[in-house]
Amino acid sequence: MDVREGGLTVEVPGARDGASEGAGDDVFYNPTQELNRDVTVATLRAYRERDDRASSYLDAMAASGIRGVRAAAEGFDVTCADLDEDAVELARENLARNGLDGEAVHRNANALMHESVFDVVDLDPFGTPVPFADAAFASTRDLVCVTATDTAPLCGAHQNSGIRKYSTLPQNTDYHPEMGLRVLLSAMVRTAARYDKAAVPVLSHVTRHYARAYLELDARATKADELLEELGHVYHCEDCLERDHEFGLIAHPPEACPACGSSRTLVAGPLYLGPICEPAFVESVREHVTEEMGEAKRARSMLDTVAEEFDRPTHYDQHRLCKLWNRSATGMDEFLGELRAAGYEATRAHYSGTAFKTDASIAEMREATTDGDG
Ligand SMILES: C[S@@+](CC[C@H](N)C(=O)[O-])C[C@H]1O[C@@H](n2cnc3c(N)ncnc32)[C@H](O)[C@@H]1O
Repeated sequence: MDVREGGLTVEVPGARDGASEGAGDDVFYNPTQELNRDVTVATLRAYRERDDRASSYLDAMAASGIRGVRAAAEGFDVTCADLDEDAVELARENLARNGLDGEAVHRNANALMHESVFDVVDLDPFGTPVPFADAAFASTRDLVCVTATDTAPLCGAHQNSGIRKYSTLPQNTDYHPEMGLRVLLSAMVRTAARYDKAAVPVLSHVTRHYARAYLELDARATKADELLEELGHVYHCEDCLERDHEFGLIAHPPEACPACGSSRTLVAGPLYLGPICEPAFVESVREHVTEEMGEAKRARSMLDTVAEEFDRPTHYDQHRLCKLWNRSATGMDEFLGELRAAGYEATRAHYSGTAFKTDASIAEMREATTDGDG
């Protein structure tokens, strides 16, 4: 079946609901990842403005080649790789039918990345990208784009799996999408550091059931060291939901929660606690979202929120807090306005419609805001 995305037409395996998640012999295609791909194209455009030398792009797990085709249409010198021969053939046909240059190769992405160097590498695997991260950071010059769909291990819901995959301790909290993102970024920053490179997140987001990060590489060991200083731990009170964080590789959990005295404190880390994006770059990505993109509206809205998000390692959920306080929720604008009027920083966070960031403590938030029932 043909699908149109970003003004291009590609053939993908036809399935009843339009998705073919690699089941059976079908080549993988997931229409719900269109937002991810639209943001990727806008990021490639913005990145090219920042670094006009970036020209080669590896779609390392290409499936139908839809990402590679879209990157080729932006003028990138594209290689689509996949382990599945049918996928490679489909990617080759999709490049050709759009009149685009580029090659499709039947290769294990790890072997290919060990042999060749690319300016931009895009990892879009089933589940975790960790098995591909070493080769990607070793072989990429400028930008590594990475998707992770294994949200349960990342956010601590499947904690042992998260520890095994990401070599860090995730915890299942009320800010689980951000926990997942910061576990992923921690693992990516530490992996790049093995090659004396800093992998600086210039844009990251969590949407639906995946985390996505764009990491700009700086091949100076001193920069890798500086980025490692952004790793640290989050301490989370299971009773009052108060949380604290501390930079550094050694954890110093408090004996009792300073806010409520509970001893039920979870420690998560080492997590990446630094900025998840470069706001000016995200604004530039937003400017490069264009009307032919099917998810333009959602992409702009998400990017606006990411760019404006107050830089703190964890977010809160208004509904969760109101439940804790036995209160009715108010509109988000009203709630955030009350926090700001009381002198605190407060912004929405892109993780959900009721997610927000602030520098107020939970007790301060309770004091500064009103019950929705008046
Ligand atoms: C999630 S799909 C990729 C989806 C695609 N990027 C898109 O946007 O529609 C993952 C793909 O990775 C391929 N794959 C799995 N292991 C691989 C490996 N070691 N090297 C290259 N491709 C691999 C699978 O055959 C599958 O086509």
